[in-house]
Amino acid sequence: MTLEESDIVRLGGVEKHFGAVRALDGVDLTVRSGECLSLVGHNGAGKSTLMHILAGTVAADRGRVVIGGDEQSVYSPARAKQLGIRCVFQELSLCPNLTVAENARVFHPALTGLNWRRKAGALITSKLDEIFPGHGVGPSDLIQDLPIARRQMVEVARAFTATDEPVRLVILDEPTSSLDSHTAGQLLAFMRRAVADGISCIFISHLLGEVLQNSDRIVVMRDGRTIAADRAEAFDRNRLVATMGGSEPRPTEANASDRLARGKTRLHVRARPRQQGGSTDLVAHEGEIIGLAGLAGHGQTELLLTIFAAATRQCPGVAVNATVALVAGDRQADGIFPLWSIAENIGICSLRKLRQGALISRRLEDKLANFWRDRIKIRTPDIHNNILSLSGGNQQKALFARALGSEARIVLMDDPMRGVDIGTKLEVYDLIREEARGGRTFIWYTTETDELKKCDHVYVFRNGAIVADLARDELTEEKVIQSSFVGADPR
Ligand SMILES: Nc1ncnc2c1ncn2[C@@H]1O[C@H](COP(=O)(O)OP(=O)(O)OP(=O)(O)O)[C@@H](O)[C@H]1O
Repeated sequence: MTLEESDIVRLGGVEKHFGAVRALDGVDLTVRSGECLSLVGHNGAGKSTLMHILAGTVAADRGRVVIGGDEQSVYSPARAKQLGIRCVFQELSLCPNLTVAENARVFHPALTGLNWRRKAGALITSKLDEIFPGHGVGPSDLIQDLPIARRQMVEVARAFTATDEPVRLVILDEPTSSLDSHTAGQLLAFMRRAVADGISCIFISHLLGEVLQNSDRIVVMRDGRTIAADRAEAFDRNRLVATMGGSEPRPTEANASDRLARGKTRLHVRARPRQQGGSTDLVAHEGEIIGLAGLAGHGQTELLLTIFAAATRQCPGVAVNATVALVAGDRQADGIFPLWSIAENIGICSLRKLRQGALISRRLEDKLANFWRDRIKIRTPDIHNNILSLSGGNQQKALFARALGSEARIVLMDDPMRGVDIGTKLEVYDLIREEARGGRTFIWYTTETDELKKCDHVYVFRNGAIVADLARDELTEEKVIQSSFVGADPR
């Protein structure tokens, strides 16, 4: 293998197995200095595993890791950091019981002296200001008190801070999946500026628009192999989807015959956000798909959690008339049971129907899990494997299966498609529409405008209150953006 002057990374013939799963099957990858390389592929294609090998957090079974021209025989996260490689992984790595400044200090042992806390706070704040102007994060905020979007912002900002070690290559594994479109735009603009300054970025995303607009080169992975690599201009959306192994995206917006006349079916939910002045309520009838829009952290998740709580106890201002399941937004903190199998994670909301006498029937639990594995293509050789053996997107599918597999008539979804690949998304959209036709109600917070278009009715949130109430026919991206911003406090 010859090394080009401008290559910062060369991986050659990298292989990795996890038990029977062949996660990487002889992957070659080159990253050049000062380029944004995007890595795309279906859930479980091997993208994160490859990045973990580059970051030194997972050892390859076989293959070469060459960085800055030097082959790395003994490689570790510390060595990767020394060489200027930084990572923002899907599962965030901040210590939840420490503050923002303390987390910066953990990453930068060079910040010493009596005033280390002030120096660490200034370092991270200035990077947050540079990437996410108006971010609203303070250096003394505890990580566990921050919503997921702000934790993601801190993680990204920390990866770009430098003290005694250089920043040469930043791996961003689905960094925008928890961010609203405004904040995601700030990050992508910053990434382009960093690249122009000579830093290399590896960008992983299932949002193909972001990939096409912000990359210099795109590498497509499928089943543990790289199957295409080209300049970004050589790809369009259809070629990307086809190369990833999917079909052409189909428009899945409901047609006119799917639409319900509002108010003609039974009322399932009436809820007023706590900060709501005036008399606007969120109203959801049986069989409706209701979208919640607006910038992240403006009250959508709180309202979903209040509706969830109101199904089992009195909550002022909220009436819920059917059983409820929730697809949690923060998979790591609130979604998965990390010590349980995939089957147990899927079955936990369906215990009543899985019971045989006093015990849970393993046979019925397996049947439910296998049904959903096939229905939404959860990639695993065995549903008895631990949930953490799944790739991020496949864990998200398991959470979705948990809610849809339950008997709940109302499904609350807190941005449930984070990290789910395009092919599966299209199938899940159809599934939601089909379930709604069968009388299930969906209340769906999403950061993707395309997903709002799948809803029958959309409420836009700002500062904890509903500020716009849009029927499907009235919905445009401009209206959502305008309502999200007009008069919004800088946050
Ligand atoms: N720790 C692990 N134990 C067992 N299997 C694993 C482990 N980590 C990854 N795998 C498996 O390796 C394969 C590749 O997973 P990986 O996370 O790299 O995919 P990905 O392309 O990043 O997917 P996604 O888009 O969903 O994040 C998957 O089949 C996954 O189940």
